[in-house]
Order: sequence, then structure tokens, then C-alpha cells
Amino acid sequence: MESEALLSVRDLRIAFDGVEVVRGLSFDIRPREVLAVVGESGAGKSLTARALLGMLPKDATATGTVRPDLSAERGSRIALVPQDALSALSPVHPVGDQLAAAVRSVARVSRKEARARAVAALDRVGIPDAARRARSYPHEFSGGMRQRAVVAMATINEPDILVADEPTTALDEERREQVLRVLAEQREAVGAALVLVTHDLDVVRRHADRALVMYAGRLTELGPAQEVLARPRAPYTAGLLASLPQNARGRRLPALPGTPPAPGALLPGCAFAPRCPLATDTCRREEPEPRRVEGRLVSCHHWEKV
Ligand SMILES: Nc1ncnc2c1ncn2[C@@H]1O[C@H](COP(=O)(O)OP(=O)(O)OP(=O)(O)O)[C@@H](O)[C@H]1O
Repeated sequence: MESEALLSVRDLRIAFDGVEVVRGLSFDIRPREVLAVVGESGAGKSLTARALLGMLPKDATATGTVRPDLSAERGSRIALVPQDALSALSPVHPVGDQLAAAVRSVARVSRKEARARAVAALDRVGIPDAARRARSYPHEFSGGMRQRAVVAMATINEPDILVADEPTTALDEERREQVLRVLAEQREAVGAALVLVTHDLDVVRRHADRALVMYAGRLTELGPAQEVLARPRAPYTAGLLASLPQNARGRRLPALPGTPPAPGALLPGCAFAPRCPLATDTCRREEPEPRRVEGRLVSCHHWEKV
């Protein structure tokens, strides 16, 4: 696949009780890119993100490889921007202390220096009066400020890779945009790649370099975000786009009918076939493998007709 990769995922499979929910996923993360991972609920986006961090649930069985394995360097080379800032931050320590502790967990610096870095990090993400605010507890922050504080926490040790799983779902629309902007700025400032799990194709359009579209635990389409959105080559991507209200007219394929299959209830062939307007007997027989098409990867027997 791509030659220059920060992290390579190969044939990742994740199962619970013998039922595979991520089914042979391969992709690379490139330096400094924003890779959006999109797809409907249950596609396996969160589990994939957690696999990158070595944070799969204990009852999950995983095979395949994630190389290099950065799980021991979580918080330094790879960091999570959590969805829920309140549960990510300890309620019993001031925010500044938590950031300073994160610094001291990877760097041999004095308490004073760690403290100074914590305040600087809060200042960078736009917390007003950062030196004073560093002494506040998470519950004393507004939702937007807390979310910016976790961005500060995730970026304070300048990781190579940030993983953000729906980082703004708990926020209203205005704060959502604010937090995404801060995340984009901080990512740029520390030179990290960002894996951004999202439902929101507008977020992909505005923030992503590449998009990985997942369906039923597989790669459906992977390529430059703007190209994938402008000219999808997998019927599933086209359906997702057609589901957006602003795209209701003028699309060649209809919006997505039906719902994704339940794990463990997959029929043979392409998992999307039961919902796909282009499905043929071939699709119902053979699961398509990702193939190179017009500078991207597409898993569809009929990509030319999309
Ligand atoms: N701990 C678990 N035990 C059993 N099944 C699980 C567990 N975690 C996830 N799953 C199943 O794995 C599948 C993929 O889950 P995952 O959370 O990765 O999906 P997702 O694409 O992130 O969805 P969402 O957008 O809703 O977060 C789902 O069918 C889910 O029910």
C-alpha cells in the first residue's frame, strides 16, 4: 500500500464471542494527515480506533497487525482525544495538575516546568486566564472548555498520532465547530496525524485529507476526502452522501434504504448487497476485496456504474 506510513494496519479482525465485527481491515496512517473514519453506527469505527491505541475491550479477540505497536506509548507518541471530557478528566484534581502529571509521565522535568507547560497548553487551546483556570476542577469548566482541555491534554506531549472518536458529539453545534477548530490547530501545531472517527460528512469535508468509509466491519472506500465526497465510487458512500438533506436531489443513486446487518447475521457475498441498488448475483455470492481504482481503494464489483 502507501510507502510512507506512520502506522500500518493489516488484516485487522476483531470478534466478540466468535462473531467478527471488524472483518479484515487494512489501511495506513500517513504523517500529518487527517484521516476521517466514517460509516453508520456499528460499522466498527470505534473498535478500529481503539485497536490503534491498544485499548480494545478485554472480551474482544483481535488478529492482524497494527505496526508499530504504540500501545505502550499511549499519551506520548499516540494519544486519544476522548468523546466524553467529563469522564476522561479526574473530578478530584485541578485541570492544570492533570496536564502537568501527563507531562511528567513522559518527560523528566521539574514540577514547576510541567506546571508551566500545562498553563501554556491551556492557553494555546483558548482557555481564558489559563494560569488561574489551571487551578480549577473539571466541573468548574463549561462543556466547551472541558473539551478544549482534553485537546490540550492529548497534544501536550506532542504525539505523532491523535485518535479522536466522535470528539464533539456531546456538544452543541457552535461549540462543536469551536472544538474541531482547536483540535485542527493543535494537530497542526504539534505536527501530528489525526484519525477522526465521525458520522458527520460535513466534518469530513471540512477537516479530512483522506476518508476511510467502513461498512459492516470492512473497508468500503478509502481515498482523498474531497474526491471521495465529490465522486464516490462505492454505492455505500454514494448512499451516505445522498442521505444528507442538502443532497436529496441530483444524485444518481437513492439515499440509503434499510439498516446495516446485525453482526453474526451476514449473508454470503457483499454485506451491502441487500441495500444496494446495483447488487447482482455476483455481489450476493462474492464479498468484494478492496481494489485500486482511480487513486483510491474501493470494495465493489460494480464501482464503474456508481
Ligand atoms: N464490548 C463489546 N461487546 C460486544 N460487542 C461489541 C462491543 N463493542 C462493540 N461491539 C459491537 O461491535 C460492532 C462495532 O462497534 P463499534 O463501536 O466499533 O461501531 P461504530 O462504527 O463505532 O458505531 P458507532 O458510530 O455507533 O459508535 C457493533 O455491532 C457493536 O455492537
